Amino acid sequence: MERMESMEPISAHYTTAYPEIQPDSGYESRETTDSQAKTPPAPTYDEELVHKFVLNLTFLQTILVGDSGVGKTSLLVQFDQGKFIPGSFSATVGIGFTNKVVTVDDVKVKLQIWDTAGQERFRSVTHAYYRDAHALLLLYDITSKTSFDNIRAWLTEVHEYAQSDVVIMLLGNKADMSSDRAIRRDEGERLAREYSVPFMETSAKTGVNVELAFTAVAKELKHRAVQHPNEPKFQIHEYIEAQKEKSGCCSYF
Ligand SMILES: Nc1nc2c(ncn2[C@@H]2O[C@H](COP(=O)(O)OP(=O)(O)OP(=O)(O)O)[C@@H](O)[C@H]2O)c(=O)[nH]1
Repeated sequence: MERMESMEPISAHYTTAYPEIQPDSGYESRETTDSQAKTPPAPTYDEELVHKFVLNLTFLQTILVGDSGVGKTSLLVQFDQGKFIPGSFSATVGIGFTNKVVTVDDVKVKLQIWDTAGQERFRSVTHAYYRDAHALLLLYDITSKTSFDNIRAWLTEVHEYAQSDVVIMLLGNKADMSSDRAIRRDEGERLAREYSVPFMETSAKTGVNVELAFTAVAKELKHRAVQHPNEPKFQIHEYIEAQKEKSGCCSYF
């Protein structure tokens, strides 16, 4: 599959996004003597602005993985369109993607979110996409012990095929189905702690924590790309905990 076929033309962003970056903008205008004219002053260079500019051109690859039926497609549809389509389950065939722009601290972060097929027979297709992933959302279904038990195998695959610095987040989906719950929240938390990855329970049906999951990833990726030297390092775990508390998200799970 040709991966970038639906991307917007890059030139559109180049001309409009950061007009303050002009080819000559690094040179001050001033009178020069003959000798000065031969050695023009070094261009001033705003590193942070350039990073923002580069970020604006780049799609950051985020990939959704987990067993078939855990709700990867539903989570993406909820994030992208704010809706849940109930009814019969139609498994993803191969792979698909959605582009989504998330604004983080006034910077536009462009996520290209890949929705993979959870079925075993598509596994080799999925592996090919791990390498370019900047972030990876790993889902299980809180009503399925098998999908939870398989998380370790998924993480082994991730460590084998993805870049070592990929941002990983563990999500326990279908949190609205509390009466069918097979995995307690603290079990999810414990597994996440074991692998040092952030964790939250989500519901693609009610939308709970869906936006937060993607925003937290976008924030982490943005901070990695545009980290001001004097700025404290972004702590994704702390951010998620603070946001969960703010929204009172978990009281009705
Ligand atoms: N109640 C509830 N049902 C959900 C939720 N998320 C997904 N579902 C349902 O679970 C089934 C599977 O959802 P999908 O989103 O297709 O699962 P998937 O992980 O993309 O599956 P594959 O494409 O086979 O990998 C569908 O019937 C969804 O409606 C959720 O948060 N709550």
